Amino acid sequence: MEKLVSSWSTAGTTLPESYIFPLETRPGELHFGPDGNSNIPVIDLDEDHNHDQTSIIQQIIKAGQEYGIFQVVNHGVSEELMDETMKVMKKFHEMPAIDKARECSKDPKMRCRLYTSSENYSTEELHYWRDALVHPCHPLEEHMQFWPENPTQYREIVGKYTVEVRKLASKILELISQGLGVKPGYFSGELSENPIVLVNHYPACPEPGLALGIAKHRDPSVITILLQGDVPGLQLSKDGKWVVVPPLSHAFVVNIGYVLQVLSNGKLKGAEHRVVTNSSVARTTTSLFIYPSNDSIIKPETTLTDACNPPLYRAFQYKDFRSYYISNTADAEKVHEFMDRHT
Ligand SMILES: O=C(O)CCC(=O)C(=O)O
Ligand SMILES: [Fe+2]
Repeated sequence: MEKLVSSWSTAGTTLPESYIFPLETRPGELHFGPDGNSNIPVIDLDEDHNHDQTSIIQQIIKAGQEYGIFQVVNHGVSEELMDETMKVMKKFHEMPAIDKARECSKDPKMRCRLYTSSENYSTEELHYWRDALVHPCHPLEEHMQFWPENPTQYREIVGKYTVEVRKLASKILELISQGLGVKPGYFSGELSENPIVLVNHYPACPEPGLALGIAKHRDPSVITILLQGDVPGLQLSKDGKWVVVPPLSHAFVVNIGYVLQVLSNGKLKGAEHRVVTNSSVARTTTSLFIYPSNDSIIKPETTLTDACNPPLYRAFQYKDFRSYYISNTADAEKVHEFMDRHT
């Protein structure tokens, strides 16, 4: 396997050329709103705090239309479980490279795996300052046997975490289905059958102004639930400018993905985001992607289209979209060529 960034980088390393991005894509200037922050909505999911369910639904739909990303608080996942998950995931990435490789080599189908930079390391011109562990999480009994056994509590803690975060994702998707006016349970079943956990690790970087943790992209999911911990690094592209998604203690970041964009016929939009690094501290985050089953057909929900609102996207099989997305390195223009309905 390619060498993990965490196995060779140290505070004094000079940045290898293959990690230096051209001026246009390097992290540049950041922009803030008039009150000094990025104004990304923070939604309180507790009905007792937030009037009633209708108001929560309206806030989610508005955030999905205007930003494609929002944060949620009072979401029902225990803070202790979030802290323990973050701790065990950090511990995993702190292990020697040889131990991490051993812990990730048990899955004959290689769905639990460790990689560095991106899924396209061998073909990409430039590399990203990131190591990643990825594995499916549902059904738990089927996949957990291939997860790392070290750190010793990894399976137990991450198992509990994925159950709780999947419940949260279902709750948010149920609110979205009400907001869109589609039938209850619309997103359960095959549209959310294949949830995947990604544990990102961005070591401290000697030249954060020249490197990227992840290039700009929209997620290929229905939605993504991200725990970003307390180190900033996630940025959203808003009106042509990069703004910070501020770490909020014990909040989750919710990203709308391309699949929901297509299903909602563009009513909700995927958020374009990227990750930058910093020179002082490593950053560990975890995304839980809600993916459809490979065979499901993705197309605008028919009840959301009519003569005045024609379908903007074509129907496609999810697995075709996914492999196209990966081999075209998430390039937004190419992805649109794939999904847009050409009349
Ligand atoms: O690490 C982060 O803050 C975001 C990660 C991300 O965008 C992803 O995993 O798709
Ligand atoms: Fe992402």
